[in-house]
Amino acid sequence: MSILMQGKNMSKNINKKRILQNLNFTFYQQKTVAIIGANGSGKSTLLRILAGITLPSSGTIQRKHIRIGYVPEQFPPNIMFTGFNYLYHLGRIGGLSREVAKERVGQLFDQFNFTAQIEVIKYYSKGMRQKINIMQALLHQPALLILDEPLSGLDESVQLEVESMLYQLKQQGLTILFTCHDLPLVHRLADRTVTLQNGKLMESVITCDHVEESLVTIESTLPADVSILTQISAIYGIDHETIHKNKIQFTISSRQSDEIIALLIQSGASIYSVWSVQQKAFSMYEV
Ligand SMILES: Nc1ncnc2c1ncn2[C@@H]1O[C@H](COP(=O)(O)OP(=O)(O)OP(=O)(O)O)[C@@H](O)[C@H]1O
Repeated sequence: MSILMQGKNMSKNINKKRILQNLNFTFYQQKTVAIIGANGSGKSTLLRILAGITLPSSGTIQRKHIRIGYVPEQFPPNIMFTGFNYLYHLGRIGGLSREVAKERVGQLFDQFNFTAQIEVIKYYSKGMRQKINIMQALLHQPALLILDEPLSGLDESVQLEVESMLYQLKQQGLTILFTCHDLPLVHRLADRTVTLQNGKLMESVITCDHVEESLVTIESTLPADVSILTQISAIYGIDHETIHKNKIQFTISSRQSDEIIALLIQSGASIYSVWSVQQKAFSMYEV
């Protein structure tokens, strides 16, 4: 699993107020990470730093040289271009030839099931504007897509459409970072969830009244490459338990079990047993 971005002791002050405080994080390629937290906890500020739009006040952030697409929470409301022309011109400004820009916008329209409109964006519905917002971020085929509250203010049918598009993009191997207040969505889409609280970043496991979660316990030998244990802890926010010298155990969400078993085997561990733990819930987290 290759590292995409790493932050060390990263802080951000705005108007002398500390918004983010000594954050340390590692994000991996082809993983979908949800950043959750209360209103005003600094999620958008963090996303803007990750997208390279603003700089941290102190600390470092290292990222691979990749294209990043950014979907802001607020899309400009008064754009007087049609969706097609808007994306076409953004493509041209970004260096695409006329033909390639036209073709790329056509591809995105197909992918998003979007029919070209005569009206300008200003008169689009919120759902249509949000589709244009996401398409502009995908125009230059980024390796990382960052979305700030992608479902906010959309009606349920558009939410479902956007969620299914994000799911397809994830399946195609795109790395996705997003903020969201909708915990069931976070649960369905994210491989990993981190919480911003009091300016600090913490790993978390999502549960809520709407989400049925089952747990699985995996017992294995100690892997030959023990560094995988630190990686699993960083990615999934769980630590192993040592049963005895050469036997370890993880209790994790069932939807993560395949990935963790694969990682353990690749790192030279043998799996002794896997069993499900019924009727047990993760600790509640309230946004
Ligand atoms: N340009 C700015 N000027 C002054 N304060 C700002 C600015 N941008 C952000 N802040 C402050 O920083 C804090 C974090 O804001 P941010 O928008 O990052 O939080 P958030 O977690 O995304 O909130 P929400 O969930 O409401 O979108 C807030 O207290 C906000 O008022």
